[in-house]
Amino acid sequence: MENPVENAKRLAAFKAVDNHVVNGVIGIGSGSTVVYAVERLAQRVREEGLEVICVPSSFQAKQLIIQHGLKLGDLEMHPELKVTIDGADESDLQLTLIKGGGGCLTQEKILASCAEEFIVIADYRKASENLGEQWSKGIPVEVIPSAYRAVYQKIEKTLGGKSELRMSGSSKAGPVVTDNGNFILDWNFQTVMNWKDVETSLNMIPGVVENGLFVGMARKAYFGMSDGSVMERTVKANM
Ligand SMILES: O=C(CO)[C@H](O)[C@H](O)COP(=O)(O)O
Repeated sequence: MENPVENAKRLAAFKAVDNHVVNGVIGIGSGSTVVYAVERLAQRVREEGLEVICVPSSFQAKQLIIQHGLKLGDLEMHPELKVTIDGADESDLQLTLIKGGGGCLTQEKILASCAEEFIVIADYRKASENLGEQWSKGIPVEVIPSAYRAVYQKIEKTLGGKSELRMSGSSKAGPVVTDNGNFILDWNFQTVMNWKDVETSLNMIPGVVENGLFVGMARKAYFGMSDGSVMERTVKANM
């Protein structure tokens, strides 16, 4: 594979699937890195007889599972997952994540919370010391459509920074609509903050469905590097 970023995604995804997936129910995140994780899962099912049921975090993930001929499940049938594997937009040294670049943050956080182990896979561009070093698009906040303006103002008043309503781009006029039928605000924070407090504050604003800060959820991340290696970051659980 020629492209160093795609190669890095693939390396991280393959290593995570090899190290963490055993027979059982697996949460499948969303985004371009997860595509490689599903590819590797399907390979292991074919070659090793691995038995997995895959619970998707999005329409995209569901399509991937179906296209690869993997068994599809849902949280209603399987509310407890062995492991969830997902990408990230940025990770700091404590594995505090910004997620939701693909707009699937709410289901992704649910799947992460239901898993015994939440494993992050990403390329080298996502590994930071502090949030905001690499990812400049802000923290995604999924909002009830009728409340977007009110939420926007409250975030600015309480936490500072600026928010933007995420727009669809050229293929559709108007805002991005999530798989849950909601809008997304991208909140550009001004400085490094206590992310657990920020995560809670955002979710306390009426109209907010969920936000893309994942604090204290991931214990292990795999970052594919440009030289073909995989950098691992591990954090201990808070007692
Ligand atoms: O949070 C996400 C989607 O909501 C993705 O995991 C995140 O955007 C990373 O995507 P990619 O693997 O394409 O870099």
